[in-house]
Amino acid sequence: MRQILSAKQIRDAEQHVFDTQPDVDLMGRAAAAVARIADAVTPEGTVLVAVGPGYNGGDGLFAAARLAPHRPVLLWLAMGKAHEAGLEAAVRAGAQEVDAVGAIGSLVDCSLVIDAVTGLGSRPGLPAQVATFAAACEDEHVTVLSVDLPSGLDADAAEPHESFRAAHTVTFAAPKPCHVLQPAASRCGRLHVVDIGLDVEAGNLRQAEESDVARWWPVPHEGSDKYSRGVVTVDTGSETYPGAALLSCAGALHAGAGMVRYTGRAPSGLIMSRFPSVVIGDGRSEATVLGSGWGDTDNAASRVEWAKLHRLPAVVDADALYSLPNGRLEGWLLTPHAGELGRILGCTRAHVEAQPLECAREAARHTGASVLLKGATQYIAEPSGRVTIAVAGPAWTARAGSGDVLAGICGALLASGLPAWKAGVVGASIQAITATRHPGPYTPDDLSARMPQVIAELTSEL
Ligand SMILES: NC(=O)C1=CN([C@@H]2O[C@H](COP(=O)(O)OP(=O)(O)OC[C@H]3O[C@@H](n4cnc5c(N)ncnc54)[C@H](O)[C@@H]3O)[C@@H](O)[C@H]2O)[C@@H](O)CC1
Ligand SMILES: [K+]
Repeated sequence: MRQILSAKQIRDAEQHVFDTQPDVDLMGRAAAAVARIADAVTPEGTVLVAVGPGYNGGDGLFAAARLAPHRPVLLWLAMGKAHEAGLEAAVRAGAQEVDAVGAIGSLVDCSLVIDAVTGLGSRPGLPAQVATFAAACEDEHVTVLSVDLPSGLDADAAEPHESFRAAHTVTFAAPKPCHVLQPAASRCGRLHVVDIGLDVEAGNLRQAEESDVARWWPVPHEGSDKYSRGVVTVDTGSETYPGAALLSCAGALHAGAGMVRYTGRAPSGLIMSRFPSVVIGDGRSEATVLGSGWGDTDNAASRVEWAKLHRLPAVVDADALYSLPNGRLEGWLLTPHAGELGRILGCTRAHVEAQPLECAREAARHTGASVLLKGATQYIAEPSGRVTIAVAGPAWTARAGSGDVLAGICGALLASGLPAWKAGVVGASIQAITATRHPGPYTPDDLSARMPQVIAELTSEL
């Protein structure tokens, strides 16, 4: 699990080092890492360093001082001012200063631009002259290595603002929200996280990794039977949308449910013709999946209430999200996309997309359920306020039906005994990992059929 830290958490950790180990040269360590990665990304050719007025610029200048002895280095002081000791070191090592016109003019001959304009102290957006330079880097297709974060981003936020578009970003101690939240993350390129000796504490935002999914996967053991592995009751689909029933059953079966019972309104013959192991009708079960493909139904509230009365942990998807029963929904997992979450919270989809963490947290706090907010980045918020980001996957899964499969996967995991937040994290992650290992326009049911092989590979890698 990777901790994602806010700018404040990093600054506090830095301050702790300054207070307790005043001799430690954090900037020297950061600059050494920047120079090493610059050489690894482009081993030769001219490096142009765009330098801002603060410590981020200082990192760039001390990196320039390390690079200048073995390759041409140009410096552009993008805002006039620069870290004095850093500038002195870079110039002493042979770096040449250029002005704004010279910086843009030299781009055709540069193999790398190091963006050291602003970092943690960045106010969103760029001054006009820097924005022009950042756009010129994109037009000339110059490789950009950003120090800490692409200048112009807000370290703690998902918005892309006006910012550099980096091919590589080197950051220190831990990723910040802008490195993992879309669309800002797409401006960071490949992320290199470098340990510079900061002691950072776990916060309430983290990102799951493949190894977590492997570790948490409910692998059956010799004493397992269909009941101990978990029976999931699937109440999805309708006469209008029978496909949703097939998709959520596919998700539950391919995620390894001990048994799938189907109680929805889609024709049972259709379910049986595709999945003969599904049992039609009600009975003992450990979890339920509700809502995918219900469409407009006049009994949504009573079908959701049924799960509450039976104390059955539920995955609540799609139309069922608008019929949540009163009271705390402990152990439940809600799986809205941004539009659905907006409707639940009484705000717009755009607001949810701009503030995904806050909105997912608010819904979890308000309902007592865990909330899996689906989208390009998938967030699982717990009522405590802790948010885990699922393993990221390719955009191939962004198509109709993926959510129905995901609800089924999460239902199987919930039935196996995973707590709701973990079922959400593992479910969203396994779908992403499968899509990464099988890239291409697979239909959601085809992709779900490839999941068992990926689960076997993952869990055997332990
Ligand atoms: N404190 C330390 O010793 C360390 C700091 N580190 C580096 O220091 C950075 C943080 O340094 P700072 O706190 O000096 O902050 P920054 O260097 O990110 O930027 C601060 C300066 O940029 C200006 N600025 C910010 N956004 C602007 C905008 N949109 N338009 C115009 N001017 C803008 C501010 O007014 C301020 O003068 C980190 O990102 C990291 O790169 C690393 O060297 C590790 C150690
Ligand atoms: K930067």
